[in-house]
Amino acid sequence: MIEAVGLTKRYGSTVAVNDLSFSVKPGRVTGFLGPNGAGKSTTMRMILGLDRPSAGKVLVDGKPYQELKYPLRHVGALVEARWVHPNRSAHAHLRWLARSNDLPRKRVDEVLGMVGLDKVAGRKAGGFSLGMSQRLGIAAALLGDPQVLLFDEPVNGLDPEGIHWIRQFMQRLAAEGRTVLVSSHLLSEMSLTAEDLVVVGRGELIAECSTEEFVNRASDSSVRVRSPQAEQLAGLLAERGLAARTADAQSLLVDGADTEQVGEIAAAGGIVLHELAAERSSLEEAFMRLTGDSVEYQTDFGQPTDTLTTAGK
Ligand SMILES: Nc1ncnc2c1ncn2[C@@H]1O[C@H](COP(=O)(O)OP(=O)(O)OP(=O)(O)O)[C@@H](O)[C@H]1O
Repeated sequence: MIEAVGLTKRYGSTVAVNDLSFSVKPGRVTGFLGPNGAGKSTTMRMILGLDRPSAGKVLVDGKPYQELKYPLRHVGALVEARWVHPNRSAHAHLRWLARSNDLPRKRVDEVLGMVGLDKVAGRKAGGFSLGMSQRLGIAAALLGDPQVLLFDEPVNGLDPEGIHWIRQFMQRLAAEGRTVLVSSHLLSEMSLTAEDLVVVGRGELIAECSTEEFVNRASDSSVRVRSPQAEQLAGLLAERGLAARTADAQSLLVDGADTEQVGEIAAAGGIVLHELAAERSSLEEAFMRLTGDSVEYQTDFGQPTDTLTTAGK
């Protein structure tokens, strides 16, 4: 279990993380989703005790990282895969880690087997592909058999096979009852990997909900309608609680509506239509809209947005 309460990190005048509160439950993969610069790495560093919060706190199994007696037995992390000494073998690297953390040596062979590196354990890590380095990083994270695991953008740069392997492996760890938090800037990737999401934008919490809920919201379709009476139609739509954006002089985009609704409202108002079509923005576009605009709005006006703020549910 990971719990953040009012977590804040400032670097000079930059607010990297702003009053972030969320919890990550065991037994499932939780995606930590946000565009580049949203504060994901900073938050992960604070979970791992590598950075101190300016305010608030984050707890792993009920304690701040610094208070865990044997941290590696509580939390393991894959943050930067290629930090292994290039001339050291995978086995030697893990032996060194196990020794310096008071962990039994036999655990080294166990974790090498778990990630499928047992056959190449004697090879120098400097010659490993990115996929193999990732596996070694995961083996290191698992050495202390921790209940909490963090993965920072683990699929970046991997080939499809490597991506598939990591996804499955994270799901297996969660199925064993562990808490798995994985960061990504891609909603499409998270929709395939994570059951729950913590979504951040510019350091602030945007949503804490199931992936299904967020994807449904993000992939909301809109309707494009073209009419010589566009302005009049926008008024009629507004009376029915439907917001229309102006696309050009004669076209409107109506969010959260279907073509039947818009067509019927137009017909009832005697409005001539020249075009009526459903539009679906890509998942990533919609996600950028949710994370970008809503946070800007929050910052500028200091009020919650009307986007998916199921935070703190
Ligand atoms: N050590 C630091 N000093 C100054 N500013 C920092 C530092 N670390 C992060 N920041 C700033 O804090 C903000 C959040 O960065 P962070 O790396 O946590 O975001 P992120 O969501 O992990 O993005 P990315 O995926 O690009 O790493 C950014 O504006 C970044 O420039």
